[in-house]
Amino acid sequence: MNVPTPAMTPDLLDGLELALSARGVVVDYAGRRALDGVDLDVPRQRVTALVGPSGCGKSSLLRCFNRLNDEIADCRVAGEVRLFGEDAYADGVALPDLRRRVGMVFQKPNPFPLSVSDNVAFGLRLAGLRSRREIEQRVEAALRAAALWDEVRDRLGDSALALSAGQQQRLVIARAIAVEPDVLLMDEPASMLDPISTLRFEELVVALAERYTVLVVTHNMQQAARVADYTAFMRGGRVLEVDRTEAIFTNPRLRETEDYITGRSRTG
Ligand SMILES: Nc1ncnc2c1ncn2[C@@H]1O[C@H](COP(=O)(O)OP(=O)(O)OP(=O)(O)O)[C@@H](O)[C@H]1O
Repeated sequence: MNVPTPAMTPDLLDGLELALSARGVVVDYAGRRALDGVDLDVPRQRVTALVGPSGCGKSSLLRCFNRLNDEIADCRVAGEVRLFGEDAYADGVALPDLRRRVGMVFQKPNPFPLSVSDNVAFGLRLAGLRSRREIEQRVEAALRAAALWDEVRDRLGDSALALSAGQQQRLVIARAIAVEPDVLLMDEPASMLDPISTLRFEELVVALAERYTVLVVTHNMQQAARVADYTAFMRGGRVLEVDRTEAIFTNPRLRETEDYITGRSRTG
C-alpha cells in the first residue's frame, strides 16, 4: 500500500499550479485545538471538495485561507498558508485585498439588504469604481457568470431579499466574482437549497472552475462526486487523504476514508 500523503504529489497535480497550500496548519480556539497540523494543496482552476465528519475542522481550515479566523477572539493560527505561493500571514498582507482575492460563500445565503444590482456593485464601488456604465456592465457580466442574469434582468432594482434561496446563493456568487477573485471558498453552500436549486448550483460550481479555483466543504458525498475534481478527507483536525475524486470514491487508500465515504462511519 502506498503511504497516503495529504499534500499533492506531482502525478496528481498534472502540472497544475497551486492556488492554495497549507503546511502544518494548527488552529486553536481559546487553547482548544481544532486543526492539528493540516497539509493541503488546492490546484488552480479546479474544484476541490473538503469532506469529513462534523467538527473535524473543515470550516476552520477554510477560514485560514482568507484569514477570517483573525476575526474570532481567542483564535490562534500557526503554520504556513500560501496563496499562489505568497504567505497569506506575512506582515503587511492587506486583509481587504486578500479577501477580495479569496471570496467566501456561506451555508446561509447572505445578500445585503440592498437591491439585486447594488449587491453585485457593492465591492466594485468599495474598490473605487465610479463610472455608472462600467458598473452596469460588470454587474451584468457577474450575474451572467453566476447563471442568474436571465432571472433577474427585469428586477435589478428589487430587493435582493425577495429572491428565492437558490437565487440568493447565486447572487452571493455574483457579488463575490464581480471583484474578480482568484479563489472561491464555499462552506456547505447548497445545504439550504431545494434539490432543483442544488443541481443548478452544482452546475454553476463546475462552470466557475473554468475561471476560478473552488474549495468547497460539503457533507453530501454525491455532491462531492458530481462537482469536485479532487476530494480531501479530514478527520480529527487533519487532512488524512487527498486524491482525484474518482479515486477517493472508488479506491481510497485509507480505511477511515472508505468508512466515511460509504457512510459506515460519519462520526469524528
Ligand atoms: N468560533 C469558534 N470558537 C470556538 N470553537 C470553535 C469555533 N469554531 C469552531 N470551533 C471548534 O473547532 C472544531 C472544528 O470546528 P469546525 O467548525 O471547523 O468543524 P467542521 O468540520 O466545519 O464542522 P461541521 O461539519 O459541523 O460544520 C470544533 O470542535 C468546534 O467546536
